[in-house]
Amino acid sequence: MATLEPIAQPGKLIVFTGPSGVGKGTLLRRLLQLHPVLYLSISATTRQPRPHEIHGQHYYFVSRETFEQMIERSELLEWAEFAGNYYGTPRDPVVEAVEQGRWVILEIELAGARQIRDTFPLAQQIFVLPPSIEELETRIRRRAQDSESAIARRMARARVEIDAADEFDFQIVNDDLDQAISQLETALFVEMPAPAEMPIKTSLELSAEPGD
Ligand SMILES: Nc1nc2c(ncn2[C@@H]2O[C@H](COP(=O)(O)OP(=O)(O)O)[C@@H](O)[C@H]2O)c(=O)[nH]1
Ligand SMILES: Nc1ncnc2c1ncn2[C@@H]1O[C@H](COP(=O)(O)OP(=O)(O)O)[C@@H](O)[C@H]1O
Repeated sequence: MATLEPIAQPGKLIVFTGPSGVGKGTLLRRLLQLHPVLYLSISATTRQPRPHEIHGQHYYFVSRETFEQMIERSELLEWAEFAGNYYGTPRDPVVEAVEQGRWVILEIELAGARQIRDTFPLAQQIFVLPPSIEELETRIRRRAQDSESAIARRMARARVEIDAADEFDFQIVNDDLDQAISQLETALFVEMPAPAEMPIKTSLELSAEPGD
């Protein structure tokens, strides 16, 4: 009896962006529990860990010197400065997960999303909106993880990010959590365009070529 090789599913790259405090982490935790095909990329950051955050699980917490070395060595798929810290996506784990046919989610801010839009036009881009600016500030304060100055910087940046929401393929309003999850599932599993002619892996490899 010939063994049937599983048909390798093409991997996908999905960008998931939204202002600080909108509920990205909450939505993704729920989504990953529901859909094991999804793989959440673990970023590197120079931000200090929050009390519950674990190195290698929530982020790779690194020094600015280490982060700048990662940039020099082209180890990052994209990176940006946000509210006074570096954030970036390590390239190799993403390439490996895409090659395994996983749907790789990059939870990244606007500047990173724009870089990915340039280098991987096939990536699906989703923006999470708050019901209102007031509710956003309520949530970030209720989370009680950021200093007053951090909240002020993040709220200022939020207005710039929200103004750019229309650049994204999908906009999800995270008001009722269950409804937002359902909208996300529709965006990911129902409305995702068929993979175009260039396999995502090729574009990931192409992006690793040294700049001109
Ligand atoms: N460009 C980029 N942004 C990232 C990356 N990892 C996280 N971010 C974004 O950086 C911003 C700040 O993240 P964080 O400090 O965890 O705050 P939070 O959004 O309030 O949870 C958020 O918009 C994240 O989506 C990354 O690897 N690259
Ligand atoms: N739909 C929602 N309604 C009310 N509060 C929410 C909702 N989604 C998330 N929250 C709360 O808002 C705060 C910020 O959520 P979080 O997932 O940390 O946001 P982000 O990852 O985008 O910074 C948390 O306290 C979370 O429990």
